[in-house]
Amino acid sequence: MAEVRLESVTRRFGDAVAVDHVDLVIADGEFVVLLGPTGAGKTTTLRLIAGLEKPDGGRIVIGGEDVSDRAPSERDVAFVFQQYSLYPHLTVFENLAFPLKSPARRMPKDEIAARVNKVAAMVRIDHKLANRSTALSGGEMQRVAIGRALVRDPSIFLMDEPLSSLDAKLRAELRVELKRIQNEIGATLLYVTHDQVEAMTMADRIGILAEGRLLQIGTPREIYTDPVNLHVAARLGHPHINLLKPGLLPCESVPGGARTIGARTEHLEIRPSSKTNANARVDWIEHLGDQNHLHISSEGEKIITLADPYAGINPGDTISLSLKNPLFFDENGHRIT
Ligand SMILES: Nc1ncnc2c1ncn2[C@@H]1O[C@H](COP(=O)(O)OP(=O)(O)OP(=O)(O)O)[C@@H](O)[C@H]1O
Repeated sequence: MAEVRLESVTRRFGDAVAVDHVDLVIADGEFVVLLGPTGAGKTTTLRLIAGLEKPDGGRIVIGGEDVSDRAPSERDVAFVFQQYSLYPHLTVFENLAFPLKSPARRMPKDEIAARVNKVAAMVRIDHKLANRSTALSGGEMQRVAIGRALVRDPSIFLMDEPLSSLDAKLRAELRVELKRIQNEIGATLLYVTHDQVEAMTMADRIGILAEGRLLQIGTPREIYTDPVNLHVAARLGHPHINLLKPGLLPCESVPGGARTIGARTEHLEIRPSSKTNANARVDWIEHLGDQNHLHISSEGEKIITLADPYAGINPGDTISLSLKNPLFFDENGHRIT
């Protein structure tokens, strides 16, 4: 495995800038997740590292070597796509062995078998090695696709939404397994998703991309608690962060220049209140089992927050709502700290 470094990498398609002067260092053994909406430039970033796209500017350095002008086959990266892309006429064993069989490698048969068996056990598909790949469930196919990347020992694994075509339960299961495997082998991994739960649970660091630019990179905790701007603040958190105008709710101190207040559940204090003293009302409650989403209105503004199902709050209740250490943003959406 190796460190991978992007230095001011830019890629344009006509007038559109898909990746805009991105600087990014993925340390050896680090799991970095790129999170962003559709069209943010996530896939293009992976393709640039893999050599499937050429940068219009900047450098890509893998393991200390500038690979910007090298062909994909000379870059030593392994790519896992959203779709399984297995060879349907081959068995699971043969699919897993495929990357090791190139004439350039000349790997002895018993070494290939040993590697395939090891990886098959790691991705928990060893009981199906003789099956045709078409005779597998979606989750099993994706295990094989991940395994096929793991049999090699590349500098970096690039994964483009590898779990997004699976149902929620399988996705949750494979998420945990992928993190376990990455830990186990100390893999350098760059993973693209627009699923914030995947980003929060798997990443050592999350990079937030928007319109080709890397807005912020940091640990999941840093990105969540200390976002640099409104865009980053809105990418993480469920329910979505509430964006309120100053003055709507009582707050101890609001810095000058604050135009928007960002309030997550932990920034809102709710107290039952008589109609005359209340500043908000509970419109309805979504029951999620272990938690409730309270839908609140205050002077026509909608606010959504989490609440304990046993808090004794009911639709129609009037409440007193105040802010405690929320996030403040200026007129350009930049965070004021
Ligand atoms: N081959 C191409 N030709 C022209 N434009 C392209 C090409 N590839 C990507 N783009 C454009 O570059 C921008 C970034 O695309 P990219 O696929 O990297 O985004 P993404 O963040 O991966 O989105 P998604 O989540 O939808 O996959 C988009 O505006 C896209 O339309």
